[in-house]
Parts: sequence; structure tokens; C-alpha cells
Amino acid sequence: MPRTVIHNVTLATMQQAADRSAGFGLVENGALVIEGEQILWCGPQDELPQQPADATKVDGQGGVLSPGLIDCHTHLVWGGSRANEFSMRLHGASYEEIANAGGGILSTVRATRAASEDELYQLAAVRAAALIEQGVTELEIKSGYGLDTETELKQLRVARRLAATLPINVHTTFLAAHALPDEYKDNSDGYIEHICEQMLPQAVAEGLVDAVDVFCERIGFSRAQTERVFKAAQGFNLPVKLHAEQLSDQDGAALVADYQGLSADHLEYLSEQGIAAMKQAGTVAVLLPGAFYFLRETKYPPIDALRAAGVPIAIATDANPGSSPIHNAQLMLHMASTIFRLTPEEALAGMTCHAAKALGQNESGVLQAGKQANLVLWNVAEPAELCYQFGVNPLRQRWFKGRAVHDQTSTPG
Ligand SMILES: O=C(O)CC[C@@H]1NC(=O)NC1=O
Ligand SMILES: [Fe+3]
Repeated sequence: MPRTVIHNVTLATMQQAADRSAGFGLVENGALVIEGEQILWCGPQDELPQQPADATKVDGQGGVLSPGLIDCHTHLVWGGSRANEFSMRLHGASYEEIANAGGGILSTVRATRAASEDELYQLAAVRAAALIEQGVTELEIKSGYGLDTETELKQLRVARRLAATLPINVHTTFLAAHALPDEYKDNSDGYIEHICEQMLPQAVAEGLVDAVDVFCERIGFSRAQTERVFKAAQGFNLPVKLHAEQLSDQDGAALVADYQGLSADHLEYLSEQGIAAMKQAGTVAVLLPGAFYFLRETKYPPIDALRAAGVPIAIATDANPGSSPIHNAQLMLHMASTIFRLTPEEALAGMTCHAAKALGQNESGVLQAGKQANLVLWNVAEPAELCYQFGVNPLRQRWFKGRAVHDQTSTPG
């Protein structure tokens, strides 16, 4: 099988990054060997075993080689735009006025229902391409803008099609419990039953679901309704995750931990009890600085307490048209440090090894023999520069499943 030898690099292996003091798992003057789709070897260059003469050699010119970035929380497939309500808010309209004018999640639902699968694919492919340009090699995509079986499945089919046509891994998450559709106005329990008895079984039957999520919130679904959906997911042996404690403490994090959930996401209003339950269950805390910033939130997630408890922290874009219309993974690294005060080591772990854990997979997220060769070579001298600067893209080369699919070797100047 073809081999590629990347040498003259600083490896940010991200191994043992769960321990904050472990840092980036740096290997100065390192090298890495790709064979087929996997990492065959990585380590100090002076320990590099003899390689075949026909191996492709890449001189990293002293740059940093890291795992590809993983965006573990996105709503990437949607139709329409919410720019008008963004403008209405800036002109002083209240949420109620916007909602009464047809704004909010349900306006995106109407546009997503009206769009064809091809139209949704074309829109999402542009957003995915932006993330790929940023060094993303894996992402999660939720449904949740259909709120009826046909459109929820349409969104999930688009997510599967993105994985089949672009150099990126995609994990799908069924989020029909994102908002209450007009058809079930004042009958949220009826909608939850419809989700559990009709929508989820059909999505599973079509092989479209990797995990199940719920928006557990006063303006979303109750803890009891969330648990009803979790039980339905359990019936299909599907892992769960949760939009939890974004606007209030609904004790959602403890609930998803009770179900050994993959992650609890947002967490601005997370309690000590929720943290303890997450630690116990190994549930990842996914923080979403883009939504915090765009909504001008003032309540910070309890980051020091999560850190002290040793709960793994992941970072994601939460790319969606309402609360985080942001498709820039490098900006998330920057905001994780500048807004949430994560160290660069924590921020990069948040978009590599901890993000992989939030998706329930251990095939990527670290530089280690046997893992998928999803890598990025950065034109930076040290990994901290990925969090420090914003606005220039230091990506030089990107490998997905061992293939170089993005090459910016000609650095300007
Ligand atoms: O406004 C939207 O379109 C989605 C908002 C997004 N969904 C959720 O559960 N929390 C959010 O911030
Ligand atoms: Fe979200």
C-alpha cells in the first residue's frame, strides 16, 4: 500500500489530553507515516524506522501536525435564512414580535420543508466546504428543522450524502425534538409520542441515525418528554446526547448522564449535581462559544468546576441559522480561549480527542498508530497559534483517510 512520510514537524498528538497538564502531547522534531487510510507510525524523527524508497515524502518545514479538527455539534442542513430577524432584533424587535412575525426555528422549518433534497444538499455542501477549508475532517450533523417524518429524513439523507461525496466523516443525530411543529400546537406530548412511535423508527429503518438528541428547555421539551425520547432511543440501542441547561437549569445534564449519554451541550446553567453526574458517566461537556457570543449570553458555563471535576470539554460551532450562523472552526478555537478562557491545550483537545469522545468514536482525534490518518499540517511554529490568531488560515495540507486533499504549500510572501 502507498506510504507517505511526513517529517520535520512538531507533532501535536493530543494523546492523554484528558489530563490538562498533559498539554498537546508534543513531539518536537517528529515524523509520521501514513499507510493506506491509517497512521502506521508516529514519533521522534530519529526513531523513524526505515521506509520504502517509493514512499511519498513531505517536508513539514517545522510546522505543526495535528489530528484533523472535529466539529461535534452542528445543525448544518437547513433552508432559508434568518438574516431578517437578525436585522429586526437590531431594530429593537423583541423575541415575541419576531416569533409572531413567523421568525425563529419554525421559519427555518417552513423553508427546510419547502426545499428539495438537492437544494438542501447544495446549501449544506457550501457550509461543509468552509469547515473543510478550516481543517475539519469529521463533523456531526443534526436533523431538527423538519419536525415531520419526510423532512427529518430528508435532512438526514443529505447528511449521509455529504459523507459520501466530500472528504469528511459525518455522524448523524436525530433531533426531531428540537421544537414543537404547528401541527402539534398545544399538544407537545402528542408530538413526542409521534417522534417515538413513527419518526424515529422510520429514520432508524433507513439507517440514517447514529445518535439521538433533544432540546431540553422551557422553550423546548421537558425533562419527562426528554426521557421518553431517550427510552425510545434506548430501544434501538442508539446513544443519546442533549441540548442541556442552555437557558435554564432543567437538570438535563444529569438525565443524559443517567443514560450514559455521549454529551451534554451548551451548559451555561449547569449545576454542581449535573457536573458530578457527567463525571460519573463519562459524558462530555460540549461548549458552544459561537452561540454564547451570537446570543450575547452573559451566563458562562461553569468551566472551572468542569475542569476541577475532570469532565472532558469539547468545543463546536453549533452551526445553525438562529443562534450560531458560524461555519468557522478556527474561530471556535480562538473563542474557546478568548471568551471561555480555555488554555490552547484544552481548546485543541476540545476540537480533536474530546470531540471524538463526544461522538462516541475512537478512530480519530489523536495522532496514534492504527488511527484514521485524518491530519492537518499547519504553518505555525507552535499549536497555541491556532487559538491566538484569527482571520488568517494557517492550514497548509489536510489529509483525510490518508489522502492529501488540500494543499496550500505555496505560502504567501
Ligand atoms: O434558532 C435556531 O434555529 C436553533 C437554535 C439552537 N437550537 C437549540 O436547541 N439551541 C439553539 O441555540
Ligand atoms: Fe445546537
